[in-house]
Amino acid sequence: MSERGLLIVLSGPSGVGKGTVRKAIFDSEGNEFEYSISMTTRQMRTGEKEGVDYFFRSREEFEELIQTGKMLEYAEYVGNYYGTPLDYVNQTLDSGKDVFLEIEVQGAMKVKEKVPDGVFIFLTPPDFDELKSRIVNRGTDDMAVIDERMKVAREEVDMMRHYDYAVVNDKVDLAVDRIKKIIESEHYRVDRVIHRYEKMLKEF
Ligand SMILES: Nc1nc2c(ncn2[C@@H]2O[C@H](COP(=O)(O)OP(=O)(O)O)[C@@H](O)[C@H]2O)c(=O)[nH]1
Ligand SMILES: Nc1ncnc2c1ncn2[C@@H]1O[C@H](COP(=O)(O)OP(=O)(O)O)[C@@H](O)[C@H]1O
Repeated sequence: MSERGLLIVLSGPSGVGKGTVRKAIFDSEGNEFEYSISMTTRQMRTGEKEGVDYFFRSREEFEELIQTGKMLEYAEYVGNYYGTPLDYVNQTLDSGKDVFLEIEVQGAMKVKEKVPDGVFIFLTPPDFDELKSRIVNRGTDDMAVIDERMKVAREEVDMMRHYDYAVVNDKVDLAVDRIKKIIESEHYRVDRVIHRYEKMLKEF
């Protein structure tokens, strides 16, 4: 039987660079993990594609999936639902591959309850001024939404204590390297590999 894959969760405040860092990770060489595409009820932005950036759905469709237990987690964030479809995650982990989620902190905490042996990585901004200027520069939100996102961000940074790792996103390529090193070393943790040796140890 092949070993179950690792569930890797990248989270952190909106605007810290989760999407940017995740894309850079998947564009870089030597990744052995699969990205789980999220589902959302928010509007598609210019340049985004259905089934690539997100699965874009109506509120009714999303709520139906919640009620039928088809989401690993979901969160309502600045007026829209965002969630992780369960089947893809389970099937991919069962096939022995690692799955990478990029989600906000409420959802990450729900995943932690359900999958406590996941790898929880918190992406931090160098400071709050830099976080605000990243959200403003991105130019996708009006000022009211930006203020709302900053308020949420303060509470979100406080959630860092519940994670296994904190990675500062000062430079994208540095953050990418740090995250890839974390994922690699997680595979060598004794609690993850011990079962392979248990039989051998018993027979020795
Ligand atoms: N809980 C949860 N959050 C998600 C999921 N997909 C994306 N998000 C998060 O939802 C927040 C808003 O996403 P989005 O509107 O795309 O904005 P952006 O990531 O700031 O560009 C971000 O913090 C995303 O990381 C998901 O499947 N579940
Ligand atoms: N290390 C970085 N240095 C400077 N700007 C960054 C960095 N990482 C991301 N950004 C910029 O910050 C903005 C928010 O990034 P994004 O990936 O959308 O964040 P999130 O997915 O966490 O909401 C984008 O304009 C992005 O280009």
